[in-house]
This record gives sequence, structure tokens and C-alpha cells, in this order.
Amino acid sequence: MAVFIGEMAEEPVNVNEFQELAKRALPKMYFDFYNGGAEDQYTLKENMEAFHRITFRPRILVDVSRIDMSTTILGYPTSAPIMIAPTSRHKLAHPEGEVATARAAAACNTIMGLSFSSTCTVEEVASSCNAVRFFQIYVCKRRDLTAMLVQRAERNGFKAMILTVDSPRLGRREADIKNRMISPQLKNFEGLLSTEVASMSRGFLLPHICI
Ligand SMILES: Cc1cc2nc3c(=O)[nH]c(=O)nc-3n(C[C@H](O)[C@H](O)[C@H](O)COP(=O)(O)O)c2cc1C
Repeated sequence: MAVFIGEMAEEPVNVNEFQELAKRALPKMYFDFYNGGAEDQYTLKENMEAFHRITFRPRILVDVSRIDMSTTILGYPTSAPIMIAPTSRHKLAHPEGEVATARAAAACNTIMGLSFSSTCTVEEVASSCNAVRFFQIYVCKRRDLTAMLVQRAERNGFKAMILTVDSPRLGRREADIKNRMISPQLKNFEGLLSTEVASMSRGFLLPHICI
């Protein structure tokens, strides 16, 4: 995949390089939104360190001429035990948003997890690709809204729900707070959120109305 930054095309050779490329390509407030954790970010750092502590035990003297990492998740086939986690607001990074992500999932034969706070609707994502799709929800105070969303996802061919239980309140994300205070782009950012809330279709509920 070629990533174009201004005049320059670069081929990342390591997935971590996407972070640096994103930093150069995105407005600061959007990069901070994707990149930042809550408060002093101890949990974020600890999560990253926890991954660094995981190592693979190499198997030796085995036939590696044909490697097959395919498996199933909840009975649905995937080319590797890796799927797209639900993450919010992809349109901050690309005008096609989650539709483009879902197409990438289809191209890689993996499963697309669509966020409750998606910037594309379930219908847009469903009609744009044939990837197996799971939909992420919170349990809202208004149970009828949660039920409506589940039914809507089901109607659009989503095969499973990803229930997020660790966000009864939004974290205190200090970079976002600062960016809102100092950035002239703040208005657009807030505008995007309120559009989402108003449309009742593009990530229309925010976690603070959930339990
Ligand atoms: C920018 C960003 C947005 C996210 N948005 C959501 C979301 O809308 N819903 C959700 O359930 N999880 C969300 N997550 C959490 C991810 O789905 C995932 O659980 C988390 O990033 C841990 O996986 P990782 O270690 O691969 O990053 C988000 C994570 C990030 C970094």
C-alpha cells in the first residue's frame, strides 16, 4: 500500500510506521483523537507494553512451504485470527470513512467490526462490501434504542454484536480537551459530533447516555 504525503510516496515496511505517517497526514486534533488515551495515558502505555511482552515460540524443522492462518470467529471464516476492531469516526481520516475500511476488510477476507460511533451508516457499509460484518453497541439507558439498533444491524446483514461494556462514561482525554480549547478547527469537530447526534444514523448516540 502506498501512502502519499504531499509529493512523497512511502511504503511502510512495519505497521508501526502508519502512526508516523498519520501524524504527518492528519490535522493535529484528529491525530490526537486517534492516538491519545485518557488522563496520564498510563493504561495506554501499559497496554502497549503488555503486547511487547508477548513473544512467539518458533517451531523449527517443520514444513513452512504452505502457511495457512485462516480460522473462524463465531463460525465465520477469516483469513487470519485478526479482525477489524470497532473504532469511531473514520471520516476524520478519510472522506469515505468506514465504507473504505469495510472494503479493505473484504479485500483481506477478514471481518469488519463497525463502531456504534461510525461516521457511515450501517446501510452504507452493508451496501458497499460483502465482508462479514459485526456491529458494536453499548447498552443505552433507552433500551428501545439499543433494540432498534440491533434490529437495524440484523436487517443489514450484520452477523454478530460486539457489546462494549467498559465505557459507561467517556474517558477524560486531555489532548482532546486542549485541542478544543486552542484549535480554530474546533467548530468543525463539534459540528461533526452534533450532526452525528442529530442524524440518528451516524454514530448517533454517545456513551454518556449509556450504562
Ligand atoms: C481511535 C479509537 C477509537 C475507538 N472507538 C471505539 C468505539 O467506537 N467503540 C468501541 O467499542 N471501541 C472503540 N475503540 C477500542 C478498540 O475497538 C479496541 O478495543 C482497542 O483499541 C484495543 O485494541 P488495540 O489494542 O488493538 O488498540 C477505539 C479505539 C481507538 C484507538
